[in-house]
Amino acid sequence: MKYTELAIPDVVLMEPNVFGDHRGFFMETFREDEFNEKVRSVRFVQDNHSMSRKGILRGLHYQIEHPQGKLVRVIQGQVFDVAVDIRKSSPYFGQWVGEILTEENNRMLWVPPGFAHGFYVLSDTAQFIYKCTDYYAPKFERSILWSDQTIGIQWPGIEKQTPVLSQKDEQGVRFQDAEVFA
Ligand SMILES: Cc1cn([C@H]2C[C@H](O)[C@@H](COP(=O)(O)OP(=O)(O)O[C@H]3O[C@@H](C)C(=O)[C@@H](O)[C@H]3O)O2)c(=O)[nH]c1=O
Repeated sequence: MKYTELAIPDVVLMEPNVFGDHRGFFMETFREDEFNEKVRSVRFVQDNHSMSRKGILRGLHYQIEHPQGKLVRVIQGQVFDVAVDIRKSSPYFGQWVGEILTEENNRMLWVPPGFAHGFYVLSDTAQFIYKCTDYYAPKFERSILWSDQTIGIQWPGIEKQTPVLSQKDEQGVRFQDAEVFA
């Protein structure tokens, strides 16, 4: 596994070694020992799987209490995945990083606790799976508007098409009004 810090160094791009043979392929997708050494010590307690159609945008989500670190990847299709640093004490507060994750590039993104997270589906459908360091806590769930001007995420492909959102995400708040981490 190759671990690369992104422009916000706490966000880590992970690229597995893929062993292909006549049967197909094999890859390790998570190792606690390596992750602890190269990224940080974590305990994942929940795994999630979602499927979304083209043009769907999920995000930007976080839990203001019980914040979740997320190790995300795409097992079918293609998405643009984004992490926004919403830790007030961080030199990267309000900044974002984004990566295209696909079933072909096998890339994974480590989105630490303290970040808002979202993704936009570029393929006909996309199946997205992720491990979380804390449990789902709907009471503390918050959503920041994907299109917030202050954050200024450049979502590829979105100029041509307005994204489809959940009702909750349509009511996402602006960054300046969002509850953030200390
Ligand atoms: C996230 C989640 C949802 N649900 C339920 C609640 C609801 O009825 C249904 C769909 O929930 P949502 O609309 O919140 O799903 P979704 O918009 O996919 O939410 C997810 O978005 C991405 C971007 C993230 O980063 C995740 O942490 C999570 O917030 O699934 C759970 O039971 N457990 C969970 O952990």
